[in-house]
Amino acid sequence: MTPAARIAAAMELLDEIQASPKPADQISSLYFKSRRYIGSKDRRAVAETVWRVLRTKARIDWWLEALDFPADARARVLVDMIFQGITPEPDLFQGAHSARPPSQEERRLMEALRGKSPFHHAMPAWVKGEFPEWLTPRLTALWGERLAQEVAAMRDEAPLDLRVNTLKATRDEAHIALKKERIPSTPTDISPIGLRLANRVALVQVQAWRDGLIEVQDEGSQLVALLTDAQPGMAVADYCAGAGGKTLALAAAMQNKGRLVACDVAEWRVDKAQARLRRAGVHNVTRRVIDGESDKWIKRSAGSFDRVLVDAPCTGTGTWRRNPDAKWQLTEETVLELVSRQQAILTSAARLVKPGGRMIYATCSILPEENEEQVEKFLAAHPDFRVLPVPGLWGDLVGTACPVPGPYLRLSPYGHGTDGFFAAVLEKPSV
Ligand SMILES: C[S@@+](CC[C@H](N)C(=O)[O-])C[C@H]1O[C@@H](n2cnc3c(N)ncnc32)[C@H](O)[C@@H]1O
Repeated sequence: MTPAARIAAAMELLDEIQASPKPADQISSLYFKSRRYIGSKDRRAVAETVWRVLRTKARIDWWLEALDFPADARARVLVDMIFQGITPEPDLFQGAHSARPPSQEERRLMEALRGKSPFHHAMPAWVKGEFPEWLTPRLTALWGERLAQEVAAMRDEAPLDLRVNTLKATRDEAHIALKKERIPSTPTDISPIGLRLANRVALVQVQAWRDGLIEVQDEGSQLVALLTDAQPGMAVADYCAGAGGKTLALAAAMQNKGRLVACDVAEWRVDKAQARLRRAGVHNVTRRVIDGESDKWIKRSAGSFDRVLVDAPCTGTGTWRRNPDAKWQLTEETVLELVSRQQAILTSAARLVKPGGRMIYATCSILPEENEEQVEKFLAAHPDFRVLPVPGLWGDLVGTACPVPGPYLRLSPYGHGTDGFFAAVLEKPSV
């Protein structure tokens, strides 16, 4: 592809992303799948532009509004070019598959921005921090003086974290296996089973991944799995298992011994777990599609699990580094709807816990109403459960220095270099 064709493709893909309610990564992978002629280097270059525009959209739109220019995909890419120091020479808009050359108006826009910093002192915090304006009161209450640093860390691209599958390798062995494939990695600071890659790689081409030695999993998500304390021989339910990200980690902690049930309401997600479980050499997992809170199996299985992990559906506000488009689609109504769904799920999952067992409630959200407030509401309605403060469990379950004061696990990109995660460990004491 010529640079001109890459610019045109970035504009086109961004247009498609903005016109669809689906996540940007889904639209992007469909876009490239239906254009197999686009080689991997070009794909990377186009995606880089598109993701950078999504990450800096509030800033770009602020400038467009300030200069009285309509904000669309094309204008956003043009502004991004200027901020990247690319001069829109005529040959960038010529030749096969190129975008049409800038109009006079567009040239004026680009001239007005040339040499300017993308940040302006008059930009409000939500524009500088790239988060939805309506979340300002909540995030200010949550982070106070740290707001600017916290949101800045959520703007950056996330690293690629791997969890070592301890059924097949130690962390050192996985590190060496990757090194042999010329893939440098470093041990994660907080999780004892994580490796962080310096550069992104296509894992399908990596032998260590094909052999099941490693899986993609953010360090924060690894820590949630470790806090679940799934042990060999236990009965463990992964209540919102999805495609099995945490199920795999639980099975490894159980050394393949005991009973691990991976539930979810979405059959297509549970189906996706199958190949991952096989690759990882996991064979103590039963996958179960449940029919929501009224599912009969849940009723029948009441009181029979030592550990129940509830990795609840949530706003995903802790994963904005990976899904920068998601924040612009989030609405207040969605938050309210999720909060009520989470409470129903917690109440339902709690039935599965044995006396003496534990329920671990987790989200990849930073919002207190999905986290601490949910736990408090649950405890008020279920006096038979109590909180086990995370710092008291950490030494035995994780073994590194505990990164939080407790009682809950609350992680953020700025504070811990992980995605934003929350977890609470709730015990149902034996009577
Ligand atoms: C955060 S995701 C789970 C991610 C998964 N645990 C992992 O680590 O890869 C939340 C999951 O909850 C599921 N879910 C939504 N409503 C549910 C319900 N009422 N009962 C059980 N699972 C539900 C969704 O289908 C989704 O897979």
